[in-house]
Amino acid sequence: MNPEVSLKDKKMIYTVKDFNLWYGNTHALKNIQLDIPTKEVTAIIGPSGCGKSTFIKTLNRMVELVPSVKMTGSINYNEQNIFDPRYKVEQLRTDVGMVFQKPNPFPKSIYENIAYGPKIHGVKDKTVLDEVVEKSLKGAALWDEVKDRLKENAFGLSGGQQQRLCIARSLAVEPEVLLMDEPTSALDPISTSKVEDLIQTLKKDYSIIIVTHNMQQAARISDQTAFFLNGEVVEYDKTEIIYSNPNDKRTDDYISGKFG
Ligand SMILES: Nc1ncnc2c1ncn2[C@@H]1O[C@H](COP(=O)(O)OP(=O)(O)OP(=O)(O)O)[C@@H](O)[C@H]1O
Repeated sequence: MNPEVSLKDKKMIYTVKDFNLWYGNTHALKNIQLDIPTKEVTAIIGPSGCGKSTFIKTLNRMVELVPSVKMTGSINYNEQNIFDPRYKVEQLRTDVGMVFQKPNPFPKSIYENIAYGPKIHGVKDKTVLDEVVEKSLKGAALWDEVKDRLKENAFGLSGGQQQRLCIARSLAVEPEVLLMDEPTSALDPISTSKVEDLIQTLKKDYSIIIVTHNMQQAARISDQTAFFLNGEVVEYDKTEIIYSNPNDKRTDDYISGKFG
């Protein structure tokens, strides 16, 4: 990141304004204002239940699958309000990939896990599919480990490999954004470090928003960090500021492990 450019002067992929979300009577997100820069890593941190997952599931409108959800305010993605009735949610879900806490490959071969998305989008040509599979697996730093076993079931991979397979599966439909909800919390330290290295490589081409409970991880890999507490954004700034000189005492207390 160029330290000369302040957060507000960057090109934004998302602009969140006056955003509120309720599950029934639970006010889960309160008056969120957050601008998320393009092609950088933005970390969302905060204690359990503060709204981190809800927030990232809002960015691809997945949260609406919960029937009791009500929302107010706006979220612009590439300057278009994703809640506009004319907005095409299918396109949003193609542009914005998601990787979950636990690797969730399909019960299919490694190859089919990757080819599935492009096939649904109408790609039939075997040569093209082969290329997409290779490119996506290379993009997720998994190709060398699996290139000789593409026909084998994905469940035969280690947990860390399965998570990189899920990242490759997201890449196969050419997204712009990757939402990651605690992507390494089920992984051992070596796999975690591989996924963290991968995130650093991927941010050249993708905007990445990552929820993490691991504060060292946010400090290592993110350009900016938002600290959520009780559904509010307490503080949002460049990661080095959040970790070295936060403005709000609650951020300081959380970072220094006094609660959470
Ligand atoms: N499907 C749901 N129905 C009702 N309430 C929900 C639902 N999902 C989340 N909530 C509530 O919304 C609030 C925020 O939850 P959320 O899962 O977004 O927090 P979180 O910060 O991601 O927590 P964690 O770190 O434990 O995953 C909590 O009070 C939670 O109980």
